Amino acid sequence: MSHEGEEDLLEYSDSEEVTNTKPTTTEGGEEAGESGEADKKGSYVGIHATGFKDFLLKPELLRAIVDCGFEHPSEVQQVCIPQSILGTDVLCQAKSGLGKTAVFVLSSLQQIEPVDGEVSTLVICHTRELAYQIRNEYTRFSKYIPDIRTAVFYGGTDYKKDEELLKNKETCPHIVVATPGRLKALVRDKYLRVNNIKNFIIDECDKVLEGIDMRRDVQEVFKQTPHQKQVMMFSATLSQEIRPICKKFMQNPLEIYVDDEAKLTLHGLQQYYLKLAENEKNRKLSDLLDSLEFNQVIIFVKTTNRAEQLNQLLCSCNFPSIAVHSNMPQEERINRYKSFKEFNKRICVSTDVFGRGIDIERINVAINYDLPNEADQYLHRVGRAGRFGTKGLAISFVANEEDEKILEKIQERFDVKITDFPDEGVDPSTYMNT
Ligand SMILES: Nc1ncnc2c1ncn2[C@@H]1O[C@H](COP(=O)(O)OP(=O)(O)OP(=O)(O)O)[C@@H](O)[C@H]1O
Repeated sequence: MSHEGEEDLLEYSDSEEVTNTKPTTTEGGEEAGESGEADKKGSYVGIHATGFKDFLLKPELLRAIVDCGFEHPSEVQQVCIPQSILGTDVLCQAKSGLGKTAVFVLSSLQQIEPVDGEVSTLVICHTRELAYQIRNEYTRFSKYIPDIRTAVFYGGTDYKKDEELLKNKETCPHIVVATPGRLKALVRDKYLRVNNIKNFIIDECDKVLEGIDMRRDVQEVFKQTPHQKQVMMFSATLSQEIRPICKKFMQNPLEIYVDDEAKLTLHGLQQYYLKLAENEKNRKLSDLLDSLEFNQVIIFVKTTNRAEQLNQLLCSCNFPSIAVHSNMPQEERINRYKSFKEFNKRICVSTDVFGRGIDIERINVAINYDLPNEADQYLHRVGRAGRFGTKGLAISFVANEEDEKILEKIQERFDVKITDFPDEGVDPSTYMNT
């Protein structure tokens, strides 16, 4: 990770408040799985068995939660929501797919006092599809609070439209979800004023802050926000190196590590590898797609070209496949994302554009056609299957020495045993959700 440019980072060491540095590390999300509860989506029971109503949320939010089919808060929600609605800065790590989004969406909606013409909540994330998805979550949960307006801004779309929306007091959103580049431009050009921001949120914060480009864009915006505000950051992976960088944006954050680093693999997810030569990958993939039962499959490759080519190959073999990657017009990207989410296609070939955060309920198989080159990225990718305590299957192709090394790293870092995919295949009842 690059540390270049760190001198520019803001320091809040002058804070007067009592320092709250003791991280809260709890475990127990898995225990819910062991009791069998995690197999059913929406019936996740954490250790404290708190209900959403115990959080004393606005009745409008409670109604929306019921409409969304959420029965019990997951562990990360139980630990974080009561703290975050009080305005505390929060740095939170919790497993993929266990509901981190609802933590910041609900707590910002709980706190918001909308003023027309003022943006008070800002959410930043690293990909356009994720921004789009988060905006939809705000729409779902603010259904009964009609006077709240939310907008999403990201590159590859008409800048003028964003400008118009922001300029007009009647349409100016109270909540903005954005990717760093477009956000920076809108702030720089003074269309988006951040001087009233009360909640500053970064999802997938390690990804957003690890590269110097995105970090600079975020910093530039951050510097223009008021000193007094709530900062919240979330990810399934928060390495020891990234934590201090995140904390430089915060004042006395409550650090919540719901799962110990080594226990971040998902309970309901079976993980296998398949050793093969590069030129055997297509054949093997086609065999797997023929023999496996699945609802939806996500296949990860390392480049946009490979995504395009593999998708064409799959389509030519009559597999119901679609590709999503960064090398296509933005509108097309979102349309394809929607089409896959709406179950019009069963197979999606993608790059790391879909490697984090993307929540598609029916994905129960994730295939690494190409292994990622970082252990953390593996965890995020396979976390696209087996969401919210459901079952899933992950298969990774291992084609060279480099891949073997990565596989070893993954197993060490996450204390997981990834085994050879059995010749006889895997019993579908062990990874299909009923
Ligand atoms: N309490 C709940 N009850 C039922 N479903 C829930 C609950 N909380 C979240 N979900 C659902 O679980 C899925 C995963 O949630 P979400 O995308 O927020 O996970 P995440 O922790 O952000 O994962 P990732 O780290 O992969 O981004 C979503 O479909 C969401 O609607």
